[in-house]
Amino acid sequence: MSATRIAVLGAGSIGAYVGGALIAAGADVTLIGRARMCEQVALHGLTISDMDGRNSSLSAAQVHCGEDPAVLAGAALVLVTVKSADTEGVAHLLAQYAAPDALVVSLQNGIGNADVLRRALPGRTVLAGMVPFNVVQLPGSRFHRGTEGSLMVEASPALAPWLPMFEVAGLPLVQRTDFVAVQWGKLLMNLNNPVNALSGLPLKAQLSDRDYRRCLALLIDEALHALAAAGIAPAQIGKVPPTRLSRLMRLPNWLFTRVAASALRIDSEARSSMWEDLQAGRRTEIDYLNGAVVALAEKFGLDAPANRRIVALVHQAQQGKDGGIRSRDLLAALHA
Ligand SMILES: NC(=O)C1=CN([C@@H]2O[C@H](COP(=O)(O)OP(=O)(O)OC[C@H]3O[C@@H](n4cnc5c(N)ncnc54)[C@H](OP(=O)(O)O)[C@@H]3O)[C@@H](O)[C@H]2O)C=CC1
Ligand SMILES: CC(C)(CO)C(=O)C(=O)O
Repeated sequence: MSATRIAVLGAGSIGAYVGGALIAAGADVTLIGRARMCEQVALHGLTISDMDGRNSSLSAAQVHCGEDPAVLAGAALVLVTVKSADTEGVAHLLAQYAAPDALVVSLQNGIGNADVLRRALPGRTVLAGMVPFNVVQLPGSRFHRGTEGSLMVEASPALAPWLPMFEVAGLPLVQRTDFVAVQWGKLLMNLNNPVNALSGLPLKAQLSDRDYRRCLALLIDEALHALAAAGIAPAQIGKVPPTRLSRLMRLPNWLFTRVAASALRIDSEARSSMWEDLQAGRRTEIDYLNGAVVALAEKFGLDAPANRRIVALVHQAQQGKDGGIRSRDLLAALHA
């Protein structure tokens, strides 16, 4: 397979994991990231690991990492892996530097990122993608995938040349024609991001607590209500159909552990990307996730009070207030 130049725009958890897997598969990849990230790579190389025993170590010499967006000019494929608030900014970089015929794929959460890119890049091929699995950044430049699932991308003939490389990298691209449904299906899973971030716990420990799961169930029910009003049927992303998610979350612990053992394989190290943002003192994606549910509900004359309240709680936590909320207190706050 001939090497082809791929740029990963936003080398963080997802960018380093996907980029690293592609490099390990023989692809010619450049990571575009912050100086602190590239310094770590220069020091330790890059290690990609997963819950199924994958452990690929790349030396610093194997990983091209830099801050200069001008390298976009040589890329035939650009994977956008910045957080949602940075999409507008990288869209301008793409307009300035990327080749007009480069394929741009957004591997981001939320429902509007590909549209932001499309607006800034008229006439270019921009596809929405979806990453179902979790990646956590660990010391020593190690990026660990802690949950399961396949990458999904909007179906397009432009993907054909890239499919074999992603297959070899262990990240087969599943093409979908129902991408709005896919994005909302993923967003239902992301409604747990603020619950996880505010709990301060790893995902597995947080989901083992019934009151945190009840919080998530409230958030999901409101989202399903708004989606029904909008006539959107969210796609099933994991092993549980969207309509059964909140019932599953409300089960008592003894039953949840049994049912979820097969439905939710989660590594004990896995945490949500929003937890990483709060820890790093960065702006979170709350407005693009639970905030999108509030906006959709309002558009159809509905209210989504639990989502509205958790958006406010995360805004407070971003100011350094109210980290580590106990499950009982969070449930009471969402019911208030
Ligand atoms: N982490 C996860 O497990 C998952 C994440 N996702 C989604 O994937 C997307 C990426 O998330 P994640 O990988 O966690 O994000 P990260 O914050 O780990 O990585 C993004 C990186 O891009 C950097 N960046 C921002 N703007 C630029 C720029 N102009 N040039 C170079 N680098 C830039 C950021 O730097 P800085 O911090 O300085 O802004 C950051 O280091 C999000 O939409 C997220 O919701 C989806 C599934 C799982
Ligand atoms: C995979 C998942 C749902 C993990 O919480 C995620 O998308 C995130 O952390 O942003």
